[in-house]
Amino acid sequence: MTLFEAASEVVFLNRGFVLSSLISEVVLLIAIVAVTKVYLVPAIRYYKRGLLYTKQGCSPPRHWLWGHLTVFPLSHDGMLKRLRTTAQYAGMFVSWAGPFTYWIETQHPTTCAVLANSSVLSAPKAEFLYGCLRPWIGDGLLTSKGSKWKRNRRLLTPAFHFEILKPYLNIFNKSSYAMLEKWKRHSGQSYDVYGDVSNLTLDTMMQCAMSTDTDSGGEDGGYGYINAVHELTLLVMERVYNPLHMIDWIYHFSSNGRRFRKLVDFVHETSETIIKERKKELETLVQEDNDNASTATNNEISSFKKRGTKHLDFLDILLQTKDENGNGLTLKEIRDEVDTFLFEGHDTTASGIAWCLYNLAKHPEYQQRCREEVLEEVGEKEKIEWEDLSKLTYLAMCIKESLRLNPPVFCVGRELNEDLTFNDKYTPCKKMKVESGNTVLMQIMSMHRNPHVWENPEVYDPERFSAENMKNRHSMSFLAFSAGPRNCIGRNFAMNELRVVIGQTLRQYKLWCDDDTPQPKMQPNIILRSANGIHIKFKPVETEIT
Ligand code: HEM
Repeated sequence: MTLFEAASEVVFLNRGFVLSSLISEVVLLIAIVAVTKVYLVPAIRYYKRGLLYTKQGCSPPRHWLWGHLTVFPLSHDGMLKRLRTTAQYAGMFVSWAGPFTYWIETQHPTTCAVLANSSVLSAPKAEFLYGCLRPWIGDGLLTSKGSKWKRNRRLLTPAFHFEILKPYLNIFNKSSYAMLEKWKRHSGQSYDVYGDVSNLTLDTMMQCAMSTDTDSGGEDGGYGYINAVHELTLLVMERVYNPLHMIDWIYHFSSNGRRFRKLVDFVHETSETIIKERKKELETLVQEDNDNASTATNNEISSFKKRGTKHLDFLDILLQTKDENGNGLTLKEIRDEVDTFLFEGHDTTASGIAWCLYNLAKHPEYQQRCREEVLEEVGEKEKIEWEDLSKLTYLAMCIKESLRLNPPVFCVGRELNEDLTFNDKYTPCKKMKVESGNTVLMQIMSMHRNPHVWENPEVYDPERFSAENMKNRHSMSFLAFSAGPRNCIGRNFAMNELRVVIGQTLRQYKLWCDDDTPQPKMQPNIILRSANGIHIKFKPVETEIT
């Protein structure tokens, strides 16, 4: 190689080096700009707003950097610690979770009413909480917003008409009998009822919603589905408590994220299989009807009759419903609603029943009064029937009091789509203007245990719900089923199921708790559960408790 050739090779290599380092610098610059824009700028904006909101005197003392993280750690305990804020911050307070995230938390009927009376309750739900549910329950009624939510709420409301709900009582009665039969084996022992009650409510939900029982709930049966749902709720709450996992791609690669996806796939497969089978069955029946000219007018309804289903179920309605333009729901939309109902309809009710049985076991005097009422109104009949429900008034009071102390849905959240002003005579700041875009939580359990709203709030006292005592109470002081346009669509379904299952249990068993019975430790885990199960003791009614 000549000197000239060697020199030109060096220049060429250098040029290549300069070019590649230029490219890597540009890439680095783009990455820095992207990270700054996507994460840093919003984080700084958020930090400044958090600093401002917590300065207004509406929040417990906080650290300038990690806010209230030491006061309310991001954990189940941190959630429970909020209950203690009601003594000083009876109306509302701002909670600042570390430098970047803060929420406004309302916990009094007057502050919650500001949310309920605005259009906010129909506003988008707090994304940091409900967004974590979305990969699982999709854009169903619980998580959707705007016109989609409005359309689907209208389409689904007929599914909760009392004529539709009536036949479901047979299912509640039958499932209660099956569960109570099993309990004979555990008579006199301290027994964790949560699992059985959860199986019961999923089983009834599958039958009422899809005329399917848990045996067809996937490869390993309904129990696999229940465990999957249970684990999914734990994973969602763990995600909410971990700010790093709020960033999608970090969560995606974490072990929790991978497990979450696996469970979601299993749950989706289960519901899709059921929907597809039903769709096929329905199409075959409609085809048969079409072949029969005399029934061609009302094919679908006559198909239900032919199928022999004793009740029109939720899936029947979803598969057939059409909006004013004649458009039905897509397979994905149906799956989202089915997953929403299977989650929201079984886990909440299981929590409500299990906590109520526990509260009645702790209070034999109220329990006995309920039992006498059931025996008197239902008599010797095997089933608790539709006509009996309205007569079980004391039982209903006991259920509501339990939902007050242990509300299955303990908190709901919204992203404000308008500025709101909260007047709060209890807290030092007195008045707080919250701008659109902020997240406001309605802390249902804190409100239900707020000493400024309920006298001796920690005491279980069903008389609070007597007609007389209810008269003078603020309409927003009991929010177990929320309020306003986005209240619980399944409220009547749930109250019916609670009355039948608890009524049947009291007819057959005396419940109690003693020193050997572990005290449940409340665990706010999307749904209010207990970290150590819900244990009670029971014996057939005719035997004496020693
Ligand atoms: C004791 C049992 C139950 C309790 C305490 C309960 C409580 C609630 C609460 C507080 C909300 C409002 C959630 C929010 O605003 O984010 C809600 C919404 C909802 N509930 Fe329930 N629920 C129960 C049972 C049921 C049942 C049995 C079903 C279905 C059969 C159901 C279906 C729904 C749906 C679909 C929504 C969303 C409604 C909408 O946004 O339009 N719930 N429930």
